[in-house]
Amino acid sequence: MSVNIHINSPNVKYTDTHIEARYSYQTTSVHQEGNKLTVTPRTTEMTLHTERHVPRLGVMLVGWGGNNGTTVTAAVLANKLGLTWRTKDGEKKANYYGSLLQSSTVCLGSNLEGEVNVPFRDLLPMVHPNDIIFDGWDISSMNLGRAMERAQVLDWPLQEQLRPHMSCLKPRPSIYIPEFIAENQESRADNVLTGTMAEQMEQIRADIKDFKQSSGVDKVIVLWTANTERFCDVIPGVNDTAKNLLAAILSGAAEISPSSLFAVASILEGCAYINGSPQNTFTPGVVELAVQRGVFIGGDDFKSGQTKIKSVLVDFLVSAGIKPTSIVSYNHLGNNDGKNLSAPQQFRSKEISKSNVVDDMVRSNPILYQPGEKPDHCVVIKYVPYVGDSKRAMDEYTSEIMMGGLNTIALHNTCEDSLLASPIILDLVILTELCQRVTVKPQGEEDFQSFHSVLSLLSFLCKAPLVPSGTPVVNAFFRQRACIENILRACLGLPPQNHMLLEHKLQRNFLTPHTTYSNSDVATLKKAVLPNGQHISVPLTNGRYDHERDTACAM
Ligand SMILES: NC(=O)c1ccc[n+]([C@@H]2O[C@H](COP(=O)([O-])OP(=O)(O)OC[C@H]3O[C@@H](n4cnc5c(N)ncnc54)[C@H](O)[C@@H]3O)[C@@H](O)[C@H]2O)c1
Ligand SMILES: O=P([O-])([O-])O[C@@H]1[C@@H](O)[C@H](O)[C@@H](O)[C@H](O)[C@@H]1O
Repeated sequence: MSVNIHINSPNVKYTDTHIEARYSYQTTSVHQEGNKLTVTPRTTEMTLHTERHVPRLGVMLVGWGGNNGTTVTAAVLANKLGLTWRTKDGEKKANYYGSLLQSSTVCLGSNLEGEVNVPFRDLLPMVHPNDIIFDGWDISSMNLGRAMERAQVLDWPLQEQLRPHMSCLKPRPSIYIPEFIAENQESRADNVLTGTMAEQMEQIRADIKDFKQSSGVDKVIVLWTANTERFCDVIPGVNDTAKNLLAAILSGAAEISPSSLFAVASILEGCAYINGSPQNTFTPGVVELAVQRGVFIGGDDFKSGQTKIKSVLVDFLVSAGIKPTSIVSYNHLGNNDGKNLSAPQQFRSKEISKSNVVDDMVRSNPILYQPGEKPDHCVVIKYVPYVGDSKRAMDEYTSEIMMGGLNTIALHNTCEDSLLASPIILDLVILTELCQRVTVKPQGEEDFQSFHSVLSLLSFLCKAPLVPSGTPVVNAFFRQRACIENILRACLGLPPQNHMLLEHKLQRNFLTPHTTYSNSDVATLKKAVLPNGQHISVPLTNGRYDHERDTACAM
């Protein structure tokens, strides 16, 4: 189901190359003196331009031979080929469930029958996942056909159909610095680059150029879905500024991780770089380099399952005036990610990204929480080889309710971790590519500007959202989703979705004057029967709804 949206507004112009939208951005500033708050609504007129041409997109995955890398590649191929396969539960068909853009909808507005909900992806011109070309690197030389089998994620009958298409895909040799990932990963590392740190980083740049040239794609986005690294220290003179970082790479300084080297290579090639893992790839030097070069970076750590639910459940509890006081999140899994996370330093990276997700919601309610007060929050991850990619997550949320009452919610959640992460990888790269085609000119400014290099719009898809320095971190699921929806609506000159439905809450249902009904609308209206059994008489003048006559009728 796809729809073709045309905005009927004097504020929106379609040229051959752009959608040009005039938009009134409304905010509210609050000045506090003691317990007196002075609230001032503000409107900033702005123009948003969105390029209409959708480019051919290449995505280079670091860790391409892993569970996520093979699964997302297989899923795109299966959808592109329209594959179906038999299982004990019957026939299955390739789909993109779990993707915000491909499998969720937004309410565009309403017609006579009510709300009109359209696929998220139809709001603006954007890359279709079927058209993405994949390439990438892995420290394991296994081709993607065998790596898909090693991952044990997809049904065998599907793997058999995909294997001819996957076996010809071979990960490029990668940068491997053993101390950054678990020692238990060493047995996989038979596909690694040699040479100095600078030579290896230059090889990654050469790989990106080679892929772009050989595949014919218009643009490349690089995404890290390799193993979780330990955090690296931020060292003045090494990775604290862009200049120091580039010099440190030339000198082969320690404390520069493979993921940071990939980020630098991508940025120098003008390619957006996204971090799907929890480590601090984006040291201040990497961020500064991205800003200097006007290249997007985003992350950290795909928000796929247990944490995604947490960002909904805690938002529900706190927004309902209920006080979570203890959150325990346990999970075990048996894939290679779980094996890598069984090492303390790698687990610590994941524990950090999984633990900070409630902070914004807790801070939003000083009725429930004193300054600095937080729920007890415990994260446990265990490696149990037998369960493979099928992660078992068990959560217990204990909350205080009225008059000393307690409420305990226990959850059990089993799913293939990689089938949760794969659609998120697609949303990350497609949203990033779309944002590369959007520019904004606030009133009073001469030039259009793009989004900040730190693409915080991706927060919805990440456990530990990377945001521009000094800006708020939002983890609450529906606020993050609304942010994406309303920015895309702004590119169409449409107001934010406010869910007020005021037209249905007053004594008389008002409709904006000059509503033009199509013949089918009028036919629908005439068929409609009121509660008193009468038909609606629609006052039309020249086929257009006549508000004035209708008001007269209602008197
Ligand atoms: N639901 C999820 O699967 C999920 C959710 C959030 C985050 N993540 C993160 O995504 C990453 C990948 O998860 P996965 O399940 O695919 O793990 P995986 O272990 O199956 O895949 C990781 C791949 O990276 C490769 N690798 C390791 N170091 C590398 C390097 N320096 N260069 C290139 N390749 C390298 C490994 O050989 C392996 O093939 C992990 O960091 C994980 O924490 C996964
Ligand atoms: O996204 P989420 O389900 O909260 O977190 C997941 C963890 O629970 C899991 O142990 C880990 O292997 C995955 O990489 C992912 O990070």
